[in-house]
Amino acid sequence: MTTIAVLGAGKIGEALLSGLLDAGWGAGDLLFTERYEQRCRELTERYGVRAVTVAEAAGEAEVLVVAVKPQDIDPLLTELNPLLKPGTLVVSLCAGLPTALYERELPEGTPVVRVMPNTPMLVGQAMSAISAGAHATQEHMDLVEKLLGSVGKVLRVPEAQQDAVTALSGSGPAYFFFLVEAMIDAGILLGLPRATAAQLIIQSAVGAATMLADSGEHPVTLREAVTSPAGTTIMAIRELEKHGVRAALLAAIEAARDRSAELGRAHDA
Ligand SMILES: NC(=O)C1=CN([C@@H]2O[C@H](COP(=O)(O)OP(=O)(O)OC[C@H]3O[C@@H](n4cnc5c(N)ncnc54)[C@H](O)[C@@H]3O)[C@@H](O)[C@H]2O)C=CC1
Ligand SMILES: O=C(O)[C@@H]1CCC=N1
Repeated sequence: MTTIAVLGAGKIGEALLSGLLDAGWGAGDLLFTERYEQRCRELTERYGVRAVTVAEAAGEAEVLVVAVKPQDIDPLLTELNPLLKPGTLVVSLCAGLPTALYERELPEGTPVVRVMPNTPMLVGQAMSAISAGAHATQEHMDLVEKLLGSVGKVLRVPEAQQDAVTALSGSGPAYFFFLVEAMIDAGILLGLPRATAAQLIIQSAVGAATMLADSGEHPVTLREAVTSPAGTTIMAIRELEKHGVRAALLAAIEAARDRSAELGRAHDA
């Protein structure tokens, strides 16, 4: 079995470890590094995976998954450079960071795959987009597809699309959580108990998501089926349009794309 080390086991690193364990990967094949002792203990107790130093990770793992904040990448790559064994695959989960950055800061010929996952990885429902760096082969891409495929769906995209992907599916779960939060608040406004409002909205979200995933129908068709002539839904839709919700989403996702590109440019040579 391939040994995988997650470098930086915060929210997304933990989601990957947890998702891989649920998918049947052995705890003995998974390693992680973390800055804080307390976080190391917590994750080892929770998952039975071993906390190691960056040197140990580089020495033992065939795949290093980088999951630190983009702002923390420079010292990590400086530390990693002299430790990396030839042929070790580096997989970046970091928003905005191009494969070219890793190729510049790590030894010549290092294979790098850039991935944009999302947190539903925790429940085996990630959407991950993967792109090959200059030295990543078909075999490297197949390995990363298998790794991420065990915790959700995987799409191969040209690296030039990764900032847009980051804005759509990387951040996407947050937009849905935000909408659900606002809709639960609407239930409170209408006088429902919070628990009742939450149950109504969360199950509606699960049902709507399942229909989107399983029916093969366009979202417009599904929405039209809920929208009766002179009924309740069209009154709500009119308000959503009046308040510019569609335009707000377009602008929001464009801003997220721009931020992803900016995070990458911060590391230009
Ligand atoms: N949270 C999300 O939904 C997603 C995050 N990402 C990307 O994943 C990366 C991590 O994001 P989060 O997990 O949200 O952040 P986080 O702050 O929860 O996790 C980062 C972890 O890295 C650790 N760390 C930093 N430098 C380190 C070092 N040199 N050695 C060992 N550990 C180190 C920190 O202590 C922290 O626990 C980011 O680059 C982000 O763009 C990608 C997709 C989705
Ligand atoms: O907000 C962020 O920067 C990260 C990247 C995608 C989702 N969360």
